[in-house]
Amino acid sequence: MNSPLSDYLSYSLQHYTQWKAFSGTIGSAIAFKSEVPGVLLITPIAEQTPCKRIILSCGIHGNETAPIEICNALIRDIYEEKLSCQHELMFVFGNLPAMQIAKRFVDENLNRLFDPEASTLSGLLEEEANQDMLNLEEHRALVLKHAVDNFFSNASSEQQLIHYDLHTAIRPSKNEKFAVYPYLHGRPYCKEQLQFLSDCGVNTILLSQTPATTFSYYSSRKFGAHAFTVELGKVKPFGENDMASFTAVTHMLAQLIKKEAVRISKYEDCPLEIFTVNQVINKTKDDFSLHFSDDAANFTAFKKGEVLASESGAEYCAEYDGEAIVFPNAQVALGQRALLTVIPCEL
Ligand SMILES: O=C(O)CCC(=O)N[C@@H](CCC(=O)O)C(=O)O
Ligand SMILES: [Zn+2]
Repeated sequence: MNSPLSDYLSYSLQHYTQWKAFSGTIGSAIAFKSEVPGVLLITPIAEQTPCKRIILSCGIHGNETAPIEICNALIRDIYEEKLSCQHELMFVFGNLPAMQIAKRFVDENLNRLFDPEASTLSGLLEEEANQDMLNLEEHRALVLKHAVDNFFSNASSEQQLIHYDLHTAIRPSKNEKFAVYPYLHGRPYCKEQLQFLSDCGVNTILLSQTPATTFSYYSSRKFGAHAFTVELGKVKPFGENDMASFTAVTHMLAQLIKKEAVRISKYEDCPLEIFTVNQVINKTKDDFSLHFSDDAANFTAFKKGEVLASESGAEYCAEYDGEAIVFPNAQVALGQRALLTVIPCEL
């Protein structure tokens, strides 16, 4: 029988309902274990503590397949010893049941359930009564938060903590690859991280200005990790992604995994475009509608005063010339973000 690591994605999709924890070694240099479905730990067997703990997560939205295929290929390369591993790694395949049905989610958006202030697994799941009350994504968020807590809270104080939560966007984007930098509550931005992302082909960065309940915000806020939501292109079904457009990101992630220190371009040489989030527009009424076409791309800019969206009792307008739209989606649940607007800024 093939090892689960030769195609961890297929193995996880096939076995997630009756998961049996497994562990093992690859040669004499790497140990691995997977105690819960879709969460794989890879640890170098070495006397010295590795200098980084890295989470690569994908499929938090089940239909965002390119990052899932990238992570699966990295795992296969590690298993086949084509890719060595210098650091402690955790791969997360977020929403396996949603992947099965090729949907963003089953019951609700998993990437709105990572509130760092909310109860944790030990507090909630221990009480059986609570388990029956949780929907699929609520349960999964608790499992994933628990996995992240274990992984990051056991790190040594010298280890750098990194979390790249890899996604693809629903709409096409004028700036095809971009990253959301979670709100840092006054912590400094890390230019080296932006240099790394730029070398991945991710040259557009959105600086969030408010707390969120996303996976990357969770790692950033709770553990001070260098954490980003990274958008790598547009949603496509499994097998339909143009893998050539991910050469740079795949190469840089492999470098990150195998090198003690990755060579990155100088900040001045990175063609970065930085935006700050100006408005977070939530849908609060059923009649919420967007005032631009369904195929308007992310980063389409508007003039000051143009109406971007409306709902009973409210009209949402561009506040600046050149204010651009990101992640517009009128179909979100009430109370959730239906649109971000961004304006260019300097870091
Ligand atoms: O294209 C879209 O509308 C959504 C793509 C996506 O899943 N984006 C993430 C961004 C998370 C963040 O703001 O850090 C999401 O909406 O969860
Ligand atoms: Zn997503």
